[in-house]
Amino acid sequence: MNVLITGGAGFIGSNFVKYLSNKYPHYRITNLDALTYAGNLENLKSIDTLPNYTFVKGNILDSSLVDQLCGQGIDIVLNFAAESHVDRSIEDPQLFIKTNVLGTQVLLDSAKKHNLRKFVQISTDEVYGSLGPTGLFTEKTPLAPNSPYSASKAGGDLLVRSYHETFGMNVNITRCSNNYGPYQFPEKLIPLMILRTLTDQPLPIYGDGLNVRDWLYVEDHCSAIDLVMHQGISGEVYNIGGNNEKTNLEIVRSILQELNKPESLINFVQDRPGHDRRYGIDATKIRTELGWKPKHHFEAGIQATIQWYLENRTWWERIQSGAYRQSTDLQVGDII
Ligand SMILES: Cc1cn([C@H]2C[C@H](O)[C@@H](COP(=O)(O)OP(=O)(O)O[C@H]3O[C@H](C)C(=O)[C@H](O)[C@H]3O)O2)c(=O)[nH]c1=O
Repeated sequence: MNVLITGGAGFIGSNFVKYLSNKYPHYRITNLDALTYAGNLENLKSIDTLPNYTFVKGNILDSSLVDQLCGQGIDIVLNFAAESHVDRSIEDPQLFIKTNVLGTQVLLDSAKKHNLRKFVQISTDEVYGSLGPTGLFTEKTPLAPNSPYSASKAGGDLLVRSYHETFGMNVNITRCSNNYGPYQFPEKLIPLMILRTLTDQPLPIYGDGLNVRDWLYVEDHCSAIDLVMHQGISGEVYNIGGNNEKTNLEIVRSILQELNKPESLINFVQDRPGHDRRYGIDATKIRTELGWKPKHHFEAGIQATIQWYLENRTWWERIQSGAYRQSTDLQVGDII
């Protein structure tokens, strides 16, 4: 199997590249990543010398590069590449449209041209919008995105669907709830709060802190994608979620407790515009049809995550200082 993974230097992508290369050492993996602020080769150090693994620096919007890669015997594309931070999408929506919509279209066109066996779009539950106090998102929930980020992901998903309906392409879309775990960029709630707690900085909680997210340990997301890429039925969407809903306040309190720090660090700040109140995933379809089951309970997962950030403080320091990036000094199209 010859796999092209886009965005494989980011948080979920890099965890998945390592998961796949450990589980299927005979697969050939090409990782195409633009190395924006959120992607870093530091995340892949443990596998970067493996003979079946190749890194290519480049953007999914670069159609000639994408075409060159897809033309080299790729069987399957997994599209993890995305601008993913809601707050940034409020500042700069266009960047999100370019990467998440146009970038997806570039990949789809190339996959179609080279008649690839499969295309898997890694998406998000945010495309469904926001829930009230009850109910869950199923695969049949209408798309109702509320932020430029989620609208751009919904746009990408609809393009993927259209290439299945129009051109008969073998596609799957996965929609996962909030992930946490090692290597997550500290702009997202959990790593941001861990690192700020460790340095006794105030913890900014938007609004009343009662917004609810359904948290899943990143490795469980990887195992779900593994099943979908191998067994997903063409044209199907699969929701992925841990059935583990927590308010943001609960999350922050559990981090404070774990690190023995006072609640006085909590700092309520102005709410995020368009802030979705609650996400909750119904993952019955992937559980019953593909036999997926998450392995990590939240309590163990959050402890492992905090431990990882404690032991890898220098990971963040090196990324912030740009040390690792400068030492690699890659140009677009460079292959290592
Ligand atoms: C960064 C930050 C966040 N928050 C709140 C806002 C949300 O209610 C919650 C999680 O925020 P975060 O930005 O980490 O994640 P979401 O906006 O839920 O979106 C995330 O999960 C989905 C599935 C994706 O698809 C996104 O790519 C991913 O970023 O914490 C705060 O209260 N303070 C903060 O400083």
